[in-house]
Amino acid sequence: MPLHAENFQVYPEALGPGTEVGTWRVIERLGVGGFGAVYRVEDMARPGEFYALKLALRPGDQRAEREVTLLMVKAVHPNVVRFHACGRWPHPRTGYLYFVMDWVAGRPLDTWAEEVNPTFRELAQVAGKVALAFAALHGTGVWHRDVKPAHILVRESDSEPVLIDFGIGDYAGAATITEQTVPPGTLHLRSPESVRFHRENHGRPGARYEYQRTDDLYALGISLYRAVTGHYPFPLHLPPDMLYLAIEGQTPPAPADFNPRTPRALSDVIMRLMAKKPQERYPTGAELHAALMAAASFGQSSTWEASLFEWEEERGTEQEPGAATRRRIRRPEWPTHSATAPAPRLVIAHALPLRDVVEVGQEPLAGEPLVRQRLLSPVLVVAVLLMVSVGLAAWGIWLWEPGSASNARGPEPRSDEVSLRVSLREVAPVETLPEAVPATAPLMVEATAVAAAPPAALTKEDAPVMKESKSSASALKVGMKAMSVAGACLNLACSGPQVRSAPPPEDCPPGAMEAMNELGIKRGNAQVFVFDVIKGEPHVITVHEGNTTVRLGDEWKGLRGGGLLYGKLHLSDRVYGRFTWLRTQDRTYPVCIELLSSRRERGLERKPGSDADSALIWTTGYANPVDHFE
Ligand SMILES: Nc1ncnc2c1ncn2[C@@H]1O[C@H](COP(=O)(O)OP(=O)(O)OP(=O)(O)O)[C@@H](O)[C@H]1O
Repeated sequence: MPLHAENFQVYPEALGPGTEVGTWRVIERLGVGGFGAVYRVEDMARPGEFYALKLALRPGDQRAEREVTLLMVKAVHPNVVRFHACGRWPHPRTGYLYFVMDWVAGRPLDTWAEEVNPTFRELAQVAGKVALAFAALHGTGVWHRDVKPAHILVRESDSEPVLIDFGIGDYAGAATITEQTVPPGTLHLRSPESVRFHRENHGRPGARYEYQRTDDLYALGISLYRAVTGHYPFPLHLPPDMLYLAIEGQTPPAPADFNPRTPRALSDVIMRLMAKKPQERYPTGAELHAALMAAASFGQSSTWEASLFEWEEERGTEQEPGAATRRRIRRPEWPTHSATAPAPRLVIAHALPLRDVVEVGQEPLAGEPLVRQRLLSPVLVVAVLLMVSVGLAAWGIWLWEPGSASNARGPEPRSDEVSLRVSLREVAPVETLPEAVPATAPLMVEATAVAAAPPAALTKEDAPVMKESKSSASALKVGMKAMSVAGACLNLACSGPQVRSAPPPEDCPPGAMEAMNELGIKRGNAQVFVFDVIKGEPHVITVHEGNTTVRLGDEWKGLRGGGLLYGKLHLSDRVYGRFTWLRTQDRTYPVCIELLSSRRERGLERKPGSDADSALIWTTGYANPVDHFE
């Protein structure tokens, strides 16, 4: 018998299987987060189709409304969980806000790393896609603000990473929800600069940390560190003060010094992401993606083909004699002092009385994380207690607002709930603002002037869902405030399908002709490329609109050792590609290269199975140098 909300007290975090929320039937609870409970649900109109439904823990929760706005409008991207519908429950006007999204059958990044034990190439692929997703989101002024392994699900079916939980996400021009000095978030993934800002500004009226794209990228670095070493760089169980001291002052061992299977180039990328100063990190997701792809494609293949960890056998216990032997990864031991280069030192410039104490050298215990060993030295504990006594109140308010779910009483139950569906098959993905692509700073061509504007057909203006001009952003903001969120769902659902066309003519980026001449890349002299820069062999892959990378051979004179092309794909009747950067082993050049099919026609043919958001294509084609994009 179906369960109706009228029959019982509503506890949004504890809906039983069979509960009907709008037109969705609860199958199981997936988990409860800071602001909402997530359930796997079945679409009652289409039995057998499963989705994830997030139900706010409090009625009128602004964070839930913000998450709906982000997922429905702002953060639409192939590697961000796809939004389907929203409504209120049990009462359609006054109930708890819920929204329905794709149910991602997969594993969080850290669990994937340990259970699947992928190769370093596969990890680089996943990380590269997340980096590109950030390039797109940050380009339109969207920040996730709670990047962690649990929020990067790796889909079982195709190993695509999917970003979830934008519950504390934000976008440019959005109204302020909390008055905290720094936004809420997960403690051990906070960037050093946000920790410093809090320390220096807590209690100062109006002081608010301005979240940057480098904060999201730093947290991605910590997540990747966890994936390749099996450990977080800073121990999670430390009290916040101690954790923050470590984040600000401690450099953890490099992943390659820790898990020796890690390719040095990947280890270096992760360490750069975790640099203490934001200006020493990759400034954009696109540059991070470029660095990952270059590391993986120019690196020695045997190292990159290795799985992250060694496997070890786990025997069945005596109680279960017939139990099958299971495999599990051998987690690398945290390096001992002697195993690493000079032990990292805590430099705590802000806490002068602590500095000398903290730097007292103590041999770490074998197998214990350096951070933990050093921080837990008795002298330091005393010092930190001093800090705690001074700063406890300050740090305390960093924690998540406690979910008051158990106190939240549902409004009087009603069964006339409605939900409003939005078909996002018709909604274009977010597009990146022109972002300079790749390369390590000293080797890079002057990027600012060369940053190719995205093809006109791909600009934000053409896609209503992506508009980011000040006026549209504020109009949306005002609109969202004026309407109920359910109303907003309806309003946006009516924006209708968008017709896409082939990209219009476009100039080459400045300097492209000179650079191509220097490299011996002649117009009309096309060479073969592969889409899957990491795997290489031709096969069919799924691509999406937006940034992409392809790998070239070394047919062009200046490309000894091959090269990587960076550009954008445009999906319409065919898959059109325009590439504006070329990275060789040691430099990055502006170029003007379009994509031809193996029959030398513009654009690649879409294979059956493609849909509005994605296209199946063969991974090979021709890279054709041109003097303008037709
Ligand atoms: N779209 C989805 N598909 C599959 N599982 C999901 C989806 N969204 C969330 N989950 C799962 O639901 C659970 C709760 O997710 P949610 O993001 O709300 O909270 P959390 O990450 O556990 O906590 P917090 O909000 O404190 O970060 C997690 O186990 C998460 O993996």
